[in-house]
Amino acid sequence: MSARDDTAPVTLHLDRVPGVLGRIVHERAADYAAADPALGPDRVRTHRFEAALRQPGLSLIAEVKRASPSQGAIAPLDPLEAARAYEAGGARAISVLTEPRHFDGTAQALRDVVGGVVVPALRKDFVVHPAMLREAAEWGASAALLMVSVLHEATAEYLHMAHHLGLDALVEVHDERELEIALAAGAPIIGVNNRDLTTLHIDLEVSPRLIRRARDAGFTGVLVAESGYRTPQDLASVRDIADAVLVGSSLAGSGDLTRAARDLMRA
Ligand SMILES: O=C(O)c1ccccc1NCC(=O)[C@H](O)[C@H](O)COP(=O)(O)O
Repeated sequence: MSARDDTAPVTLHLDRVPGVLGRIVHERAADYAAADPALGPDRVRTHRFEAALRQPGLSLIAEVKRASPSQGAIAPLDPLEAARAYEAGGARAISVLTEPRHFDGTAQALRDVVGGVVVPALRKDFVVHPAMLREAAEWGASAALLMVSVLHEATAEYLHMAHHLGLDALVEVHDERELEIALAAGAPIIGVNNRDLTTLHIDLEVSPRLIRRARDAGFTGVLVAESGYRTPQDLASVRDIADAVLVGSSLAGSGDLTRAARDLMRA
């Protein structure tokens, strides 16, 4: 019996999610409204994503991002070619957007990347249903994104479901309240997004502030700074305190993904 076969699907309160993010999660909830919430049998968690980010120095999670609400069309990337280029440029993990309407993502993009690179892949989507985690595992992802701004008090249960499926989870926060929820949920990997996903405003001070706060609270897990990084100078405030950075738009739109990844991470 699976972790979800004997229980009702956990209820999310998506009406509390405002702005751009609110629109996206309502669409995703409609996409999965009829999906089976059963997870199936336990899978072994290999911790591949976590281990990749725990290597010495600042790890790069490079994102296959063809479009976004803030940028519109970014670049018509072939996901596998892009992931290989990032890997050649030193990326230790690849983030693959699978949301179709606003990010031009697909399931096939994730499958192609998983099958074509050595480093682990993250399913980057707006998880609002257990089936999205089951898919991530079936498509070969090593990890999935869980957003506290969407899941709120259900974060711990979704984290449990991800682990049941053998997935690591990048539990994303944007403010102190969300960080408290992530810490209370026992998340081993916490990402701090500099982008406010309701307004799309980026503030590069958010990651260093919340990363310090997490460490001050005794958090010994992996900390990831996310969004808005374009130059090595931008990384200065997180280089010595974060384990990893997640970078999409500036790399994806660069025209030379390998070189852009190398140049960005140069200390
Ligand atoms: O990127 C957006 O415009 C966006 C809008 C609404 C919800 C999510 C969004 N992005 C998800 C991300 O957080 C980023 O893809 C990721 O952290 C990389 O950010 P960047 O390097 O700034 O592309």
